[in-house]
Amino acid sequence: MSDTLIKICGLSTPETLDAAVDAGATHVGLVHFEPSPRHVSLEDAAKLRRRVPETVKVVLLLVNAQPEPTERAFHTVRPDVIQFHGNETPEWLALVRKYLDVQIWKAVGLRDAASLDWARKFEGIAGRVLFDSPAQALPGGNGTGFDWNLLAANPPATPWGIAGGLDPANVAEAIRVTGAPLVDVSSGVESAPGVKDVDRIKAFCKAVRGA
Ligand SMILES: O=C(O)c1ccccc1NCC(=O)[C@H](O)[C@H](O)COP(=O)(O)O
Repeated sequence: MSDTLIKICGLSTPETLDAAVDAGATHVGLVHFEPSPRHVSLEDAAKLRRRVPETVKVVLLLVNAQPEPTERAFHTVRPDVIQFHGNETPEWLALVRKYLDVQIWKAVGLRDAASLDWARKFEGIAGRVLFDSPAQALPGGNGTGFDWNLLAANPPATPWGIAGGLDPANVAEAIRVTGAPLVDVSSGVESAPGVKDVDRIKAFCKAVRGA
């Protein structure tokens, strides 16, 4: 049984959040980004956060948030992790790390070897780098993948994970090719954009554990 960490992202209802926890997710993601079909207000995110047992980590997603909204989001939701999913710089994230007592993850769109060089700039600042497909209509949650071989050839030195187009049918192969210690999914466990499907959540977690 694989011990790969599992993040189910873009949860927005108590029922699907509980289903992710029950299915064995190690991390649950709450997206606070108004253009997203998965957006949750800070107040709703705080309510969802309170349902999550201590054994499961809560990841709050922000995109190019300014300092004051970032601080407000942290104090309202009290997540274990803030995942920065925009064009945030290493310098800005180093400041966040200095002032907020929260683990930081940085999402990096993986296009080519240069993207890996960019990711290295977050070493010592981000507790984890999440490799995703490059931004499209949305910065994340687009349901499209990237070339896993880029990572297979150059695994990062810091903790990392993969996202982008994963689903119950391909996640075992993604783990096999990349050796990723964490897998993240959103669209692949939905029946429509922003609508999570409990059976697909269960199937995804089962596929990861069987990898
Ligand atoms: O999911 C969103 O709507 C979203 C919006 C803005 C920034 C990030 C977003 N999601 C980030 C995630 O961590 C997703 O799980 C990741 O991009 C994978 O998404 P998918 O390809 O749909 O599985």
